Amino acid sequence: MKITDAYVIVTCPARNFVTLKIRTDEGVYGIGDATLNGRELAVASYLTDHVIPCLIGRDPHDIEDIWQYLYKGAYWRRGPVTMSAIAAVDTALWDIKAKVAGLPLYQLLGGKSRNGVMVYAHANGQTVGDALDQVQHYVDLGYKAIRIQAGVPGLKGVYGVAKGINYEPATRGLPAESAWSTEAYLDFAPTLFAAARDRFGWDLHLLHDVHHRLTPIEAARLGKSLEPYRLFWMEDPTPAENQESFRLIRQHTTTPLAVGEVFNSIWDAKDLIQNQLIDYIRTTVVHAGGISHLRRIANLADLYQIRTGSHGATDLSPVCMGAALHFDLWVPNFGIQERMVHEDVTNSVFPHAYTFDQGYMHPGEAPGHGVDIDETEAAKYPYQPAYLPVARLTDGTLWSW
Ligand SMILES: O=C(O)C(=O)C[C@H](O)[C@H](O)CO
Ligand SMILES: [Mg+2]
Repeated sequence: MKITDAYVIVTCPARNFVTLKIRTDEGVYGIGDATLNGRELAVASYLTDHVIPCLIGRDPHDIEDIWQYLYKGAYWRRGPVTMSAIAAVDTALWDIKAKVAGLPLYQLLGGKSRNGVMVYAHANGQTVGDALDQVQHYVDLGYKAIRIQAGVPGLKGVYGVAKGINYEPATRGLPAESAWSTEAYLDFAPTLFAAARDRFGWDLHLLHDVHHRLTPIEAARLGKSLEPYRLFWMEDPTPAENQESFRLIRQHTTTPLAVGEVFNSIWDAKDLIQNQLIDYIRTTVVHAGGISHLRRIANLADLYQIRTGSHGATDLSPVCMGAALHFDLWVPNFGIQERMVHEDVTNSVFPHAYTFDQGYMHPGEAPGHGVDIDETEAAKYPYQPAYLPVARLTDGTLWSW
């Protein structure tokens, strides 16, 4: 079997997505997500100009060799652009292999380890009351786990709080600016979760994303102050370039820690995992080198009883979600999967086999990863430049968004 051609499809049904399609001489094709929010065209070019020429004529079954060729062969290793491009190739090749076998992808990974994949929803609101009303909405839909974000009194445009119904951080035009005050946030956050436990009791997993904004000692304080509300996790409490900094947080709190949505390789997570400084690893199929590399990260994490909790915001396309659900159904040390529901127009471009029922998702039984792209529909939605916001402290200092 040979790869005959491959191309990149950039489309904007509600938001931008980059998809790689690989075709073979036997008529079977595979697709992979290559979306990197706010930097989409860099990955599209990396694939079109540098990767695709190296794929033509290769046997698509040689997934591992092609992965190593693209990783070691570039000489320039790692980084979100490189690893998203490799991920797209890897996902498309697993799709092809599973289609040829006539099996859903999870069967090739080793079969199912559970009946369904627990997912968490996003509840948010400008006020505590609005946020908790959204929690109720997701409880009514059957979700067992819900992330809560709310506006901080006195701050405009806080991360995770939607202007409309669904939260979408990327905006058209140049990056939007939001304000941040750690002092206001640290005083406010525990009151949000006290109110949530008060209203919903204890039979619900609650999650929260700090989105890289605290110093380690501030994160330690937040973790301690959230302990009474028994969070499933506190996510990205501090930027994780310095993996060692999590030791300080860990020394002070038993609130479980989740990190890794911006990581792109096992090396970003190695110290955090081996020193047991986190509880959940959030690396994804699309940004961390595809299924082949995610499997390595999960296997390392398993040695230390660290579980997976993959990123699943709307900027990860349905193709990533489909692949992730196959991975989640198999991976022995599964924890949870994030789910932000895509718009109907997005789903019309990406028909898929995955389903949701009472808080659990299933990848479906279609051969491959079960997600396709309708290229005629995709062509109706041309690329729209958009950026993620930046954050500044109230005195104007640029901060981590
Ligand atoms: O879903 C999350 O946990 C996020 O932090 C979402 C990110 O801000 C988003 O995916 C960035 O593109
Ligand atoms: Mg996050």
